[in-house]
Amino acid sequence: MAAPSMGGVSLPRGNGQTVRLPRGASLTDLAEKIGAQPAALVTALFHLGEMVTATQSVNDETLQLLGAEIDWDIQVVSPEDEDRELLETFDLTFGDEGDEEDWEARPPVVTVMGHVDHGKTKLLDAVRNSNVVAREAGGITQHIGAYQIVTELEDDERPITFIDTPGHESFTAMRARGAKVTDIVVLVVAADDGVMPQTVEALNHAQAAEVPIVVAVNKIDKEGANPAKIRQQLTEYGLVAEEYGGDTMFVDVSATTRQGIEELETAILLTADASLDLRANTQMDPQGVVIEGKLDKGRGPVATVLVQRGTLRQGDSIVAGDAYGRVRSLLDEHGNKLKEALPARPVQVVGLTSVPRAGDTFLVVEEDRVARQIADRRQARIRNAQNASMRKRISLEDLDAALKENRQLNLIIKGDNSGTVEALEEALMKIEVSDDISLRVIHRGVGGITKSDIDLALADDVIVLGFNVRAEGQATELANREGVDVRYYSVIYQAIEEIEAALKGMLKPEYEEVALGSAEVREVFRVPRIGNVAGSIVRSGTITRNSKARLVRDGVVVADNLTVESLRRFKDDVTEVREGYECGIGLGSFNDIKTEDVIETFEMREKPRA
Ligand SMILES: Nc1nc2c(ncn2[C@@H]2O[C@H](COP(=O)(O)OP(=O)(O)OP(=O)(O)O)[C@@H](O)[C@H]2O)c(=O)[nH]1
Repeated sequence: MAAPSMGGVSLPRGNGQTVRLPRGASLTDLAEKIGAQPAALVTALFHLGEMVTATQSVNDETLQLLGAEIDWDIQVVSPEDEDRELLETFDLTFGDEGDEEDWEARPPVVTVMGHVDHGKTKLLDAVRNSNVVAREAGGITQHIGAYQIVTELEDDERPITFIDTPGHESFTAMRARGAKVTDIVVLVVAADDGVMPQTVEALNHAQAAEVPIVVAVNKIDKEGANPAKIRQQLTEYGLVAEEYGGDTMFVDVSATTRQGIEELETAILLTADASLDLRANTQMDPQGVVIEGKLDKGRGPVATVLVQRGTLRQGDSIVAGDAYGRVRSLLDEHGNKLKEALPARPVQVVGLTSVPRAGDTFLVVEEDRVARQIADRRQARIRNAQNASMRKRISLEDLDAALKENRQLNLIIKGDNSGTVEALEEALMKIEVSDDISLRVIHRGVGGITKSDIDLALADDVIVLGFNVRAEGQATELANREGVDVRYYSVIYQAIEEIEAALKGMLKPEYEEVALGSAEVREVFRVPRIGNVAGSIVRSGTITRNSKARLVRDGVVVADNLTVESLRRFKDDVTEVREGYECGIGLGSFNDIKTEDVIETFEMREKPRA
């Protein structure tokens, strides 16, 4: 079929062909794939009522709308989809839970988070050393990123797995990569210090990931410890202690004297039993997540993985992220060799060809060859992604794509003191631009913008506002690399103005139709190479070349979205014809014109906003 035109610009029609685009692609990306001019696509979309620039990332719905218009079947593929498809070509799936019959209870996986110096490391040590397995193993426990203990509670001897890269960095880094590892977060708060910025940050991370929290009120051995104050402070953040009628367990502990450690373990198990169904399939091919990876001088690449499904064994062919290999040995946190590892068991895997990253998934496949092929394809994709332009994260300038999807603008506010942060948040929350767009502050805190803030921003697509504070070196680096929008302010109203303007700018402009003229078709002429031309008389207003038009037959709209592509009086091309005069109107490739049809022309005018 010949290239039809839309709004005066030619576009190659796809005749239903499929074109695949990565999520967040721009019209330029699409244009490249279908051999069109980016500008033509911008125009086409404009005629459909959407205003985007050629390089702006476009949401799925809009791409599909445009696809339908130009007869291309546009399939939007996310990186996760791409990976899923890659695995499918080998008949593999990640995250499949298999047959419920094969599910068995598994230990909870716990991450400890809290403000610096509140005792995370010491508490993890206290937990590790207060159980028999560790003591019997004798040797020094090694840090491998995670370990498992067996509680020695009176009526409950059960394993618990702790991720011991303390802090939310690993937690959010994994979450940003889509890995869900942690079942329960233990939030450590020093009783002599109280709720601090990183306490709040940590609980925001946990709440955003919808992971239940157990609060460990630490250092109760210290003078000036005030556990009641911690409970009271945390109610402000939605963590209400059970004894106050809430549903969060608070346990008073001392990592130094080990007081309360058993109670903490009990609280973890109770929380697991009460709110989580911790079962996993032990029978299927093993899968899980990489907790830590490093290059060991003697042993080569070593990865600590957490088995999530199946039973990992020595000799398994494994692919972890873009690393692959055969499991040469499995080691626990005491350096003991294991024959196998069940779900929720962290183990060191030796035998990979390269070092995978924390948060990478791993899976066991039938043959080494398959593992290598998957790893190779992933490597190629990572290279391509790096070569492509910087990852498209949202920024104030092109937020609308993201907004159209979730209609919510997420913010992180960091400031130099709690008063200004609160004031800024309060003022921002008062901004109202439209009912269907909301602002949400997902994290606020005092202090510079940290790497962890950027991690959180990455996980949720967020704009980070710094009020009288700056980003730390590492944070800046990460923000630049990942394209996170970080904005600095020192005057509150400036921040408000900018966010408000951005939100307004992102609103779809509202248009209203303004009638320009109408013409009655008297005769239809067939013109070679042009198609049907309507010999008409203008009945009202003016018919203008290039204006939008619709065709009405017997009072029914037969075609909308047309354009007056040619306009003639006798033999001359003209730009407009007024009421009472005759003219020839060409509607581009639209040929279904009959005598007595009425051609109405109109334009869309942007409605001024209140
Ligand atoms: N008295 C007392 N001191 C404690 C307790 N827990 C931790 N400490 C001390 O508090 C300090 C900080 O403890 P860490 O375990 O290093 O704290 P952290 O939260 O891991 O700190 P970072 O890893 O730096 O974030 C150390 O000097 C500990 O000895 C406790 O229960 N009682």
